[in-house]
Amino acid sequence: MIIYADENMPYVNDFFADLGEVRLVNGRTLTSEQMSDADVLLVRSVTKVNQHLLAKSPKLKFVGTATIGTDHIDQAYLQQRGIGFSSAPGCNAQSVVEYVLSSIFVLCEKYQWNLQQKTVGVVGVGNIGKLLVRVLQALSVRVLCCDPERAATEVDFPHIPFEELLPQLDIVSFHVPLVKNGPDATVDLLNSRTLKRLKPDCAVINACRGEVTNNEALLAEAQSGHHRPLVLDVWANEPEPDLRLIPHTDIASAHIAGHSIEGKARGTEMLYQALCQQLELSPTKSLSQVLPEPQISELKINSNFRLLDVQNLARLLYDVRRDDALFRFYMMQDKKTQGFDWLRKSYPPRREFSSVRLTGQEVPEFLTTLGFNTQIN
Ligand SMILES: NC(=O)C1=CN([C@@H]2O[C@H](COP(=O)(O)OP(=O)(O)OC[C@H]3O[C@@H](n4cnc5c(N)ncnc54)[C@H](O)[C@@H]3O)[C@@H](O)[C@H]2O)C=CC1
Ligand SMILES: O=C(O)C(=O)[C@H](O)COP(=O)(O)O
Repeated sequence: MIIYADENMPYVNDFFADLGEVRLVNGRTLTSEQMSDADVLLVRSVTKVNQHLLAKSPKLKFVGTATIGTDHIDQAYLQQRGIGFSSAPGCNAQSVVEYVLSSIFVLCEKYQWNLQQKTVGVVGVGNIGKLLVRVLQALSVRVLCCDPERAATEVDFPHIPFEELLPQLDIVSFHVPLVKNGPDATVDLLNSRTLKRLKPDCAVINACRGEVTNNEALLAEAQSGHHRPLVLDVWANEPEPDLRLIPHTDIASAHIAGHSIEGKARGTEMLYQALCQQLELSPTKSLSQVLPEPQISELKINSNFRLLDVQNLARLLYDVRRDDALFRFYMMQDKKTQGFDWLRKSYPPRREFSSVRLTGQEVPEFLTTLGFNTQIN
């Protein structure tokens, strides 16, 4: 079996080498000619999987994307060809939540906000949004939700329609899939009109897909002299974002919110499990066999630990300013050699909160909700 896999898919050999010959490829530039003998194709979000790419691969029987988002996959075409498909729902949800949380902490420090007095709007309350709501509520933050699809099926879901929600917020964070058509389309959800419904100093965070927050509208607002706190991990026209927007952002990064070691490894593992299922094989590999020992694995929490100390603890594991600094430095230089895709490919290791065990006689419950491993002793 010939398995073509994106070269940026960690642990792909550990998981797949026993199932076939693994060939690593650049997912951005992959062509139909390159993969004509493929039985399996494993991609990330940068590969457009459609008739054009797959037309010359008659043997192909499985496509997997080690991502949550599936907007780059023509699933109807796969179905028509009888090609099995799997994505990796939720694989990097915790990683995205840690990115958003770190960004919110940076904004609070920069603008001297008291987070507990702010209202955060979460737009799209699926795997990521749900986790973010839980984490923010554990930190005693007021959260309002917008998710029309959930509202349509869950009677108790506390949905606030998007346009009604916007004026009530101090921070809005987007966690919707990229949907181009239909009544709940998400392209340009935040546009020049809806942007005006936000309070002038309401922060905008986008760590879902660049097209959800219209980049031209954000730029036009900023160029008109209005500074709005802005966190962008995703951009229109990746990997060539509009560089004019960067100076107007508080945090800018190269679509890496989900790039924790655990998040990426979980994606690979989920595809391995899905392919094993299609091949009717029992999986023999698991995440715990491949994850490296974290640099910090245990910390003691004392009884005087308070909610306000969470920021310092979280920063020990991940500070988004690291990624912002890398992005600003390299995107503003010769982007032909060290641009967007290089930043993603050479992403420095980052561990999730779960990699650290917090011990103590009384470890506050909110630390478990945040995702830390806790142990009372
Ligand atoms: N920056 C990054 O590195 C990453 C970005 N993502 C992006 O985040 C998106 C969300 O991820 P998950 O929460 O795991 O997806 P999910 O599918 O679990 O949840 C998405 C939620 O959005 C809701 N939704 C759909 N249309 C909506 C609309 N018009 N308004 C409000 N809500 C709407 C859905 O009902 C669903 O509950 C992914 O589709 C992906 O594009 C995901 C992982 C990493
Ligand atoms: O899971 C998703 O959806 C994402 O956007 C990924 O976290 C980031 O995409 P790739 O690293 O797979 O390009």
